[in-house]
Amino acid sequence: MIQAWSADDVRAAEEPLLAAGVPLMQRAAFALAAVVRRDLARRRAVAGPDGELRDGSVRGARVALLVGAGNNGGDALHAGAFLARRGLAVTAYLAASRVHEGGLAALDAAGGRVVALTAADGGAAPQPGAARRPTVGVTTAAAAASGADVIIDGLLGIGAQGPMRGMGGALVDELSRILPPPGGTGRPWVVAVDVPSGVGVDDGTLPGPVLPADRTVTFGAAKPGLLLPPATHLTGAGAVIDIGLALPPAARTGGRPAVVRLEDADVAAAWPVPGPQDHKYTRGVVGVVAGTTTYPGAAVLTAAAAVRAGAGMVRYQGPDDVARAVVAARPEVVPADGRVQAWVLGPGLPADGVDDGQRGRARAALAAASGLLAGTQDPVPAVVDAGALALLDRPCPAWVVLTPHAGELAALLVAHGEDVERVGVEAEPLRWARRAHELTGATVLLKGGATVVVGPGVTYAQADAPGWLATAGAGDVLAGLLGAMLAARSAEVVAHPERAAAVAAAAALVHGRAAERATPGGPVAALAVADAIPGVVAGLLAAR
Ligand SMILES: NC(=O)C1=CN([C@@H]2O[C@H](COP(=O)(O)OP(=O)(O)OC[C@H]3O[C@@H](n4cnc5c(N)ncnc54)[C@H](O)[C@@H]3O)[C@@H](O)[C@H]2O)[C@@H](O)CC1
Ligand SMILES: Nc1ncnc2c1ncn2[C@@H]1O[C@H](COP(=O)(O)OP(=O)(O)O)[C@@H](O)[C@H]1O
Ligand SMILES: [K+]
Repeated sequence: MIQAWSADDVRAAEEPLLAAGVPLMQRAAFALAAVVRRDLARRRAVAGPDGELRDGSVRGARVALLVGAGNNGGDALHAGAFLARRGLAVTAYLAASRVHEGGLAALDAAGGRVVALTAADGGAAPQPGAARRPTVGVTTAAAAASGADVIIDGLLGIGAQGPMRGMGGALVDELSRILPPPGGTGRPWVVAVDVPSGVGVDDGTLPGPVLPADRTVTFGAAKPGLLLPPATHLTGAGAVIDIGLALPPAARTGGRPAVVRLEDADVAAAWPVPGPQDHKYTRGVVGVVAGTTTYPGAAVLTAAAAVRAGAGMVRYQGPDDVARAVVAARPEVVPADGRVQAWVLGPGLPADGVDDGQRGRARAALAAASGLLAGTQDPVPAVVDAGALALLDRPCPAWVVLTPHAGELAALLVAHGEDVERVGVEAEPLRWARRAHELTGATVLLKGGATVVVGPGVTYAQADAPGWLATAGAGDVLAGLLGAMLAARSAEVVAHPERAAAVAAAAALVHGRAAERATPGGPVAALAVADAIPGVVAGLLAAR
């Protein structure tokens, strides 16, 4: 599991070490330089006589340091000094009139080149540090940096406030315009120091210009913005450097990480493996209210995913025609009422219009799941998706999991009095998923290129899926998969509702892995994603 700690928590953890004179910046910069050298050597790998690839030489490689006003720039300067001593050609572009003095002195002593950025070539020189420096206009600097082998982005770290301003912002704007995208040919390797400069460190927003990184080297612990969309898509490969911070720090956030990302091992460890005492009812029965005669496919996909995810039994409720289609596709499904350990409500149910009685069935199931029908049935977890999201007219327990995409979340929020559109949700997914959790009480799984899950006191962010998963019906598969996972842990999740979020995050991971497994490297159909679930689960279990 990757735990991300807020900027405040990281600062709180740094304080006692800095007060004790621990050289945190030296540690950070040395590790940063080591990662840069290793990445470069691998990019310059050459085949040996035996045909094996060997790391190439990094001597003479050109390094462009983008240096901002704070300690993030200090990290970059010190790393640049290490690299210059190893024979790399280092040029620092100073984006502020004052930069970290120790770092600047170290780079000077190591023989690095230092220039100050101005708006245009020939501009008036600012006074960076003590010495007067040659100047270069932003456009010229960007052109020069784009020809380097490595760009080290040390413009802003956890001290960033709002959109990146000044020379740094102008430089990043220009670089974003002229650099090929990550993975493109002719692009220097871009290494972000701590975070890609200018991202919302605690919320993953993109308030202004940000240079997409090929690698982010972060210190002490991951930061929330590295895991959360939309910023998570700009971080490239990761590397968390241990600089000796003791996290969790003093209980500012209750000793909890701000955001967690589950990894394969976490999901494998929690996956219920049936033993000799188990039978279909202990494994969990999933009740599905999905599909209408207009949208029968959603019912098939939801039920198929629940079967594939190992539900003990799947019961289907809906119009006869749809039930026939479901049973034809998955003969394991029982088209009859009965007790269930988790519900999946709403896939293929339109928000309004003809519903073949499905809205009434979903409403009744939601009330039962929430524990509002006292004496009839114990409460059980429920997945509320698509058209069933419009049925939320009272507070829910957190064992009810909403699975909207951004458009559906915006509609839900508007129905609860907020003024937001789809693009607003996409720009600030954490904020709006949190708001929906506050307003409804439910656990909220917000779908998208990365998935954010918010439950009571916990936030998860998963980015496990290839873009090919963005296809109609993929959400129905997630709903069925999550339903089966909740059914398997029904009593536990009702007793500890905050755990619903971890189950939802695990479902997002398995869903993403299933898409990865199902895609031939090209388009993938939703049913193929459902069919890939058993192989993914087997792979996870084999590795534990
Ligand atoms: N405290 C330490 O000794 C350590 C700090 N570390 C590094 O230091 C970073 C944090 O350093 P700082 O607190 O100095 O913060 P930053 O390096 O993020 O810089 C903050 C400064 O940038 C300017 N600034 C803020 N927002 C801006 C904006 N939107 N546009 C333009 N300029 C803006 C302000 O002058 C502010 O003082 C970390 O991210 C990490 O890279 C590491 O070296 C580990 C040790
Ligand atoms: N760009 C993307 N990359 C990876 N996964 C994506 C992307 N866009 C969407 N997804 C995932 O695909 C699924 C789409 O679900 P949804 O929008 O509900 O479609 P539908 O309602 O047609 O089933 C979600 O699980 C979502 O997280
Ligand atoms: K940075």
